[in-house]
Amino acid sequence: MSYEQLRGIGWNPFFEQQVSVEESSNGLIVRVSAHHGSQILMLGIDGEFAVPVQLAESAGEVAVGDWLIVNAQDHRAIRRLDRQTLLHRKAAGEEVKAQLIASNIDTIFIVSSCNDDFNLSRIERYLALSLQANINPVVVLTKADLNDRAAECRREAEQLHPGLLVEALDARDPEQAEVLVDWCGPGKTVALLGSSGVGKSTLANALGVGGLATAGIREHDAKGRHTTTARSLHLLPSGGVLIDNPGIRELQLPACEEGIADLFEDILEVAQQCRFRNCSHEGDDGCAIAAAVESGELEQRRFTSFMKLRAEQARNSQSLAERHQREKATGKMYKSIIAAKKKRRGE
Ligand SMILES: Nc1nc2c(ncn2[C@@H]2O[C@H](COP(=O)(O)OP(=O)(O)OP(=O)(O)O)[C@@H](O)[C@H]2O)c(=O)[nH]1
Ligand SMILES: [Zn+2]
Repeated sequence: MSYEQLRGIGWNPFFEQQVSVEESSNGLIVRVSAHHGSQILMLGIDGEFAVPVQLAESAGEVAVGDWLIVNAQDHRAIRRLDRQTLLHRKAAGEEVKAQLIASNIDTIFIVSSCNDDFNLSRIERYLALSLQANINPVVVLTKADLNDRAAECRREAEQLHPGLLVEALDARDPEQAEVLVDWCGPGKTVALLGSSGVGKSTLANALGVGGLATAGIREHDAKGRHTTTARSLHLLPSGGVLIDNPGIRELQLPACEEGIADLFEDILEVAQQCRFRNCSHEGDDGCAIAAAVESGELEQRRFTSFMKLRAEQARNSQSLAERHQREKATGKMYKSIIAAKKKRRGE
């Protein structure tokens, strides 16, 4: 098998130096392109195939983006190559086991539109996340065509991190997306992070990925039905690979703790008058919010919306809290790195 061909699915010297001649001539080298619980998709130079999870994980848990050496006959995993990078999060609940999201991503495009929802602290959160995972961040400001503030947004974003690369563009225009092509060549793997609606799918299309959500291979399931299995790993015409899956999209949780506090400041103020500090505002004795709704001081619709958002927030809070903590730590590390750099430069 030729390593040169593997470069088209993200292979690089970091992986090559891990494999012996004997290993590569006896086994197949493949990349995990989707994880569907019971089935794992593997991509090799001869195409993509599905393998039952028990076989695929016989050498340990796998993540989308992993490189495996598998048995050429039954595709049983013999060994997983060391990962260059890994995105993971701790699973919610009691479980301490980390949830693997994707591995071996070289560059994260932090996508933000430079119109109304241009938000430096959100970009900063993604930046911290990328740096933490040792992945190269590049900020892509979309919708530059809709805003004459694009240049200004770009300058502001550039200031978030020394040497940070920021591109502003119309994501619908493949020609403009060519500024990103350096990160998307053979041997390279990229991912898109950003809130809903900023233009990630649009950008993926401009980079040459057709029908993000629908790409996949057709196969027969156990009952003989045709199913289409979505893959998370997409080949780019520029020679690189784009990883996109729900796990990565879920990393896009908007910062809502502060948002809710901002949005519902009036309600939170009334809540301070509730008799019990831990009032659930759901029929508790002495609930000031119930009283305010009753008297018409507080609109029922707003109250319902507040409760809904708050419940949603609570469901996410564990992972958010953890992330905040991690990001804080990264921020600190990041500050001390900058301070050290400044010191060296004598600033
Ligand atoms: N004018 C203009 N419109 C854009 C640009 N980028 C995206 N859009 C539009 O913005 C809308 C949302 O873009 P999507 O690509 O679906 O956003 P997304 O980030 O993939 O959103 P999710 O799938 O919800 O995560 C679409 O109608 C796009 O056509 C841009 O650079 N300029
Ligand atoms: Zn109350």
